[in-house]
Amino acid sequence: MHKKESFLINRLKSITYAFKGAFILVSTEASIKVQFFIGILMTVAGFCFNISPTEWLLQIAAIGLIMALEGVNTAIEEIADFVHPNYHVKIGLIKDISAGAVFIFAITAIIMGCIIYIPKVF
Ligand SMILES: Nc1ncnc2c1ncn2[C@@H]1O[C@H](COP(=O)(O)OP(=O)(O)OP(=O)(O)O)[C@@H](O)[C@H]1O
Repeated sequence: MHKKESFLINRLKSITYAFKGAFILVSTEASIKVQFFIGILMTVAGFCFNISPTEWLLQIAAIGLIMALEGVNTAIEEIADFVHPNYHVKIGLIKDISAGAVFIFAITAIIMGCIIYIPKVF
């Protein structure tokens, strides 16, 4: 019988798989690369404008969330293409809804950025 691996080994394996997934996203997905670049720019801006610890927390949360959402969107697109590689109106709807969810948070993140930086710039 297959020996059951310890809880710790299983957790370590899961972290390795997740790390691999994150690397695939950052190195291959154009949308994630763009978000990653914007995240770096916003981090530089954070230092330049000396934002407060609370503003840092909100900014880091926004950068992390938008990249995570882009990752989930990519996974949904991959599943959609795998289960139905040909054109289908339902696949189009699924992809549009998934992209729409990312868009909603992108708008939220832009508003957060405006609230943090507009008073510092003007
Ligand atoms: N198989 C399909 N059937 C119907 N419509 C599709 C299909 N594939 C894509 N679409 C339509 O084209 C749009 C773009 O799909 P696509 O998979 O190219 O995503 P994308 O926005 O280019 O993603 P990314 O650039 O993040 O990889 C979808 O939102 C959907 O409206």
